[in-house]
Formats: sequence, C-alpha cells, structure tokens
Amino acid sequence: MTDRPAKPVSASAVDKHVYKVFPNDMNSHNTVFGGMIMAKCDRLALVVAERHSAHVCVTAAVDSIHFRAPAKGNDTLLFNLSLNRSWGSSMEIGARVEAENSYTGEVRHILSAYFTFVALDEHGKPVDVPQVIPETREQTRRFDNAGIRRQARLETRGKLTSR
Ligand SMILES: CC(=O)SCCNC(=O)CCNC(=O)[C@H](O)C(C)(C)COP(=O)(O)OP(=O)(O)OC[C@H]1O[C@@H](n2cnc3c(N)ncnc32)[C@H](O)[C@@H]1OP(=O)(O)O
Repeated sequence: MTDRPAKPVSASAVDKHVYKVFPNDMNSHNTVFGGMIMAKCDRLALVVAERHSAHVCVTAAVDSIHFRAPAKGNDTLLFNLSLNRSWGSSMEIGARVEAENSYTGEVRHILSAYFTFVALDEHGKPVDVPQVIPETREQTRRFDNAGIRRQARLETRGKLTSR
C-alpha cells in the first residue's frame, strides 16, 4: 500500500467531455461507430487513472461494455468517467456516455463500461496508487459495487485454465 494520501473522486473525474459527431464517425448502418466511442472512453479513462495515480498507466482489462442505444448523426456525445475504486496498483474507472440532441436538449444513455488500469513505475512494474475517497451517495454505491466486480473478476480468473 502506498503512503500517498487518498484523493477524492472529483480530483480525477472527466465530466461531460463533449464530442460533436460528424459524418466520418458513422458506420455502414448510419449510426455512430461503436469502436470510436470505445477508443475515446479508453483514452479518457487513461486521463482519470493518470490524474489519480500520478504514474504512467496501462489498460489491463475492460468489462461490461454495454451499448444501450445507438448514437446518431448530428448527436453531441457527452463522456463521463470517474474512478470507482483503487486497490494495490489497479483502479476501476466507470464510463458513461450520453448522446445529446443539442437542438431539443434530449439526452439518451448510450454506453456504460468498466475499465481496469494499472499504474506502472519507472521500470514498467506495477506500483501502488492512492486510495479514493467517495464523497457522494452515488460515488459510495459505485465504490461498493466495484468491490463486488473485482471479487468476481478474481474468481473468474482463478477458475479459467490456460493451455
Ligand atoms: C492506454 C493504453 O493504450 S495501454 C495499452 C494496452 N494495455 C497494455 O498493453 C497492457 C499490457 N499488460 C501488461 O502490461 C500487464 O499485464 C499489466 C501491467 C496490466 C499487469 O501486469 P502483471 O504482471 O499481471 O501484474 P500483477 O499480476 O502484479 O497485477 C498487478 C495488478 O493488475 C491487476 N490485473 C492484472 N491483470 C488484470 C486483468 N486482466 N483484469 C483486472 N486486473 C488485472 C491485478 O489484479 C493487480 O491489481 P492490484 O495491484 O490492485 O492487486
């Protein structure tokens, strides 16, 4: 465990990062390409992890990606990412993407996902990161749920065999 002081969720969160959809973001089905949204989430989750840890971080895993509704041409995407919980060197970052119709103000929930990042030291080895302080009821709920997901991840990894 690191002796660096715990940090609040708000110190690293990305809140309503705006991305305006253009025609080159569309797939052949004429909705926004999901891979573009995932890549932007990974990039922004990296910012959250590096703000919190003050180290170089890498994506170790992504799970529970759910595309809940399609985003359309002319939507404005709003990316929200925050640290749910940290353990030793790893951190879970939750992503929520919304699509806003900027003419009407209507907002739709597009994607939810959980990213696990690992902080690395100058030799490329995992290094412990500060604990996170949840400050709101919602952040406390996410903190608690992150613990349940980590437990499930560790159990799943333990059960899987490799050849
Ligand atoms: C932003 C980017 O584009 S990064 C590019 C894409 N990502 C990469 O290339 C990363 C490639 N992977 C790696 O370098 C390594 O597997 C690492 C650094 C992620 C982990 O290295 P390992 O030698 O497995 O480290 P180790 O076993 O000590 O585990 C370190 C931590 O990572 C966690 N971890 C490792 N693999 C996973 C995984 N698949 N899922 C969740 N957590 C994981 C461990 O639980 C541990 O967490 P803790 O310290 O909080 O207890």
